[in-house]
Amino acid sequence: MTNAVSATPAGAPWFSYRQGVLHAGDVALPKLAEALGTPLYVYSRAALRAAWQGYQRALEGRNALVCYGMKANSNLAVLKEFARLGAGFDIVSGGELARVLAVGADPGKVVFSGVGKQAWEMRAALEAGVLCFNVESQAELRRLSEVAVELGRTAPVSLRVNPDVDPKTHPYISTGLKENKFGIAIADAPEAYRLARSLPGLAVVGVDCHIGSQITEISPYLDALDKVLDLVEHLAADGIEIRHLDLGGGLGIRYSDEIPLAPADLLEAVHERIRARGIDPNARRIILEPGRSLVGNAGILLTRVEYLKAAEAGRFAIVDAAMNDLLRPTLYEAWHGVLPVVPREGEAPTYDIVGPICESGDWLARGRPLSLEQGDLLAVESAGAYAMVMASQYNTRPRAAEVMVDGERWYVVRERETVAALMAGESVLPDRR
Ligand SMILES: Cc1ncc(COP(=O)(O)O)c(C=O)c1O
Ligand SMILES: N[C@@H](CCCC[NH3+])C(=O)O
Repeated sequence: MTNAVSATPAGAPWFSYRQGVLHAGDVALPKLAEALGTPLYVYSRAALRAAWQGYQRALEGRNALVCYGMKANSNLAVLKEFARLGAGFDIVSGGELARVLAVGADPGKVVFSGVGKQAWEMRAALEAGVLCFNVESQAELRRLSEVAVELGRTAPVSLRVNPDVDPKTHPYISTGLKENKFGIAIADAPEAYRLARSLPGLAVVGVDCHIGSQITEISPYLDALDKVLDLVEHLAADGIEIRHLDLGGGLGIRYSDEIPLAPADLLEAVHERIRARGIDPNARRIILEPGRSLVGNAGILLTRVEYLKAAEAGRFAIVDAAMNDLLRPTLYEAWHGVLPVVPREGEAPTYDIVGPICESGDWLARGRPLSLEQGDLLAVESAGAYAMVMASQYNTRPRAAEVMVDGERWYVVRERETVAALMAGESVLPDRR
């Protein structure tokens, strides 16, 4: 096989070949590797802004809010960029709340999701004044009410309902099937809403629904929406008014040959479906919580080949990034493109790209035709979402640095971790006498 580098990078045009060298914006990736070392996460500011504009266009003329699902990438520089652009945020922990507050984002545009909120997290979010708590159980409703009463506040709530819809994505990233831990079964929702109405610390404001991630078809959203709209009618008959619909289920991105849906097409289809019931689609605000589609193809993971090794079963390229840096292949058998930063001519045998960690599951890509030599740089694509945020320090490997490119400039947005920092909180017992 010969080296097939003609493929357009998943992050094009923000990542592109110029004179045979892969660039992020106007910066040649070898320059970044030399200055900052590898493994290195490289993000493109222009790509973040372009992805945001896709949503911005979809919002025009509609009563809608985009709350960035910041679990996908919570680097402060990424959050600040979206905050500047006017985004709201979808948070799932007190830690994520601290991050959005640290970048000066408007807490009035923050929705708090998650199945296991603790009392301290509820307190912090109430004090900050978040837009809504997406509550996932009756027990959580009771706890939230108590915490709110203690603080002398009222918590705005939506119930996250589980519509039991197949999002047609990887089973590990489905969230709206009845066997998933998320949400309240839609059949049980009216009772939970009646409980919410009766509790002194709560004010019902919306309905929330989330069906999964990396979705490439509109029909699962519409199936879920139908169930949500039936519920809204049922609640209205019960005297419970719903002011917003939080319609989750993250749009997919292109990892290999997927064809992503445009945010405008999704919102148009949603509006159409609401209109078909004779309801003004702008009467209730629609909230979206995209994560991956805002950041996934705005980043790559830059890594260097440490060794090439031919074994009986095949060839390995052992690189300096590993499953601790990018877990998705190990966890989901996820496919990420791998591009040579400076492609070579000639034979391109098939390699498994693996890391140095002591696990057979430590691989980043399998069976890739590449023409490689020791010391070459590779770019693992689509590494802007669920990548650095899922990194660990397994094998006492300090986590990678992150850099954001803006045109011809670049900014380190997270220093490389040090081994000393990894040991900093640890201590040993006194000698035994
Ligand atoms: C409640 C909730 N909101 C938002 C997201 C972000 O989803 P995605 O990255 O698929 O856009 C997720 C993840 O699936 C989620 O569970
Ligand atoms: N972490 C997952 C997605 C989970 C989305 C959050 N509910 C991924 O890498 O695809």
